[in-house]
Amino acid sequence: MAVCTVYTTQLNPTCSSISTPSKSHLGFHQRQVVFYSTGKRTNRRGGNSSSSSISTSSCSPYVITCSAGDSQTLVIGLAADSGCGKSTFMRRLTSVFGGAAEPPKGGNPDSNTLISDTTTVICLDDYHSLDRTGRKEKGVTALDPKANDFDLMYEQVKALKEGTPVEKPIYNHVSGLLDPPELIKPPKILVIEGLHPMYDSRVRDLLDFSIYLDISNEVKFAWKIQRDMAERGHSLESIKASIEARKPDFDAYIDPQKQYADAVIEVLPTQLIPDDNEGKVLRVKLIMKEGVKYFSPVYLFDEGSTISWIPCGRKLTCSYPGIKFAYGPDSYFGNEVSVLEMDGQFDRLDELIYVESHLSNISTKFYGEVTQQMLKHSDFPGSNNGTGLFQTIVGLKIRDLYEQISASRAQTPLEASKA
Ligand SMILES: Nc1ncnc2c1ncn2[C@@H]1O[C@H](COP(=O)(O)OP(=O)(O)OP(=O)(O)O)[C@@H](O)[C@H]1O
Ligand SMILES: O=C(CO)[C@H](O)[C@H](O)COP(=O)(O)O
Repeated sequence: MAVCTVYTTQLNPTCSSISTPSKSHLGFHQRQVVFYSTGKRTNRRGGNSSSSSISTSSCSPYVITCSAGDSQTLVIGLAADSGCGKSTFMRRLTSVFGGAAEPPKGGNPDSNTLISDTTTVICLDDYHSLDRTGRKEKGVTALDPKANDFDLMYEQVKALKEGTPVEKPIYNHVSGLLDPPELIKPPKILVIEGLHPMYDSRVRDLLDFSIYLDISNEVKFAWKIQRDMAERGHSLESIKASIEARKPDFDAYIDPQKQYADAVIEVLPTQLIPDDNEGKVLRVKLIMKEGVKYFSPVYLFDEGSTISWIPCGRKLTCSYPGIKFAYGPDSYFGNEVSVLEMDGQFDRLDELIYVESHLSNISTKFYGEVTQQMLKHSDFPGSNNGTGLFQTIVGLKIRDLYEQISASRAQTPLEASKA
């Protein structure tokens, strides 16, 4: 995208405000302009240029530099099957940035989009090219790439990343129809969540960071039963049938995306209870790729060592079956990774601070921030186990990534101007 940066060491007293180039000059396209003036910086949408360097004649000494290919919108991909905790994760992530996430104001009440001050979360179901009837007629599931418009997904995610608003379609989960589109403006952080954020290589290449929620079949089944039977009145048989019907396409198109993820949260049955089939106590792994720019994997006690830790005792209350942590290096789809694992569940969330104090690289802004976030959302599913803990930590890592990238973008043109 064209980011236009105006530099000055001193605000020119003859200018009542910073003068911007005319819209026609810059080819008005809702692009971002970053202004630097006497230490203040403001972001504005409203100008764009393909030129590399222009001086404003009316208000020297401002120098405007527009760099194509630079970007202000950070794009995060979150992949998982339906009912695997994406919405819960999104609520934890937006909470880290502060402010509530809400559907677009005055828009379609069935919109899948969530907007907060910093973040816009769009659901990739909106790129279904076939509605419910269309899929039925063609005999394809929503997981099949044939039921999704990847060209449009790519064009729109690219446009948003480059600072251009888009008219995104809406897939209505209530009616099963494609509704009229909604306007999405470029946010600071765009999260694309759904079945296929890493499926199409063009979309994948737009991602600054990617996450895959890998819920094992046993756990997925337990969660589906809990939600669809208890909350939606589905029968056990129909839940089983729906999982079975989706499985071949899940294995073919969704699951392989985990090889591309920068972080994977893998949810497995516990190993603390022999032959457990209840799926209530969970063993959760946070698999973090090494060598990802602006992302330093979390570690327990000592970076790079292999650690096994049972924190139960004086400082952490644990009832049966207890809690076990593990950490160490590993390989995942041929990539070097660090893996942090937690098996079991917390009895008292306030005591999580004890565990937090033994974790490093968690990108907190103050001591106890992970515990504070977990306590704040103790009613969210997974708050007493590794799913909530690792989702919260990944949320903090994304904030850190955003801040590092923003800082590096703000610094680069300044350094260039000094050279
Ligand atoms: N960490 C968790 N621990 C236990 N249950 C969970 C957890 N995360 C999600 N669930 C269960 O799964 C259900 C779906 O969660 P959520 O709405 O976050 O998933 P989703 O991927 O956004 O679903 P969908 O795509 O169907 O909207 C929850 O209602 C809850 O029953
Ligand atoms: O896998 C899904 C992603 O959420 C949905 O099943 C898919 O979007 C189809 O929707 P519907 O259930 O409305 O037919």
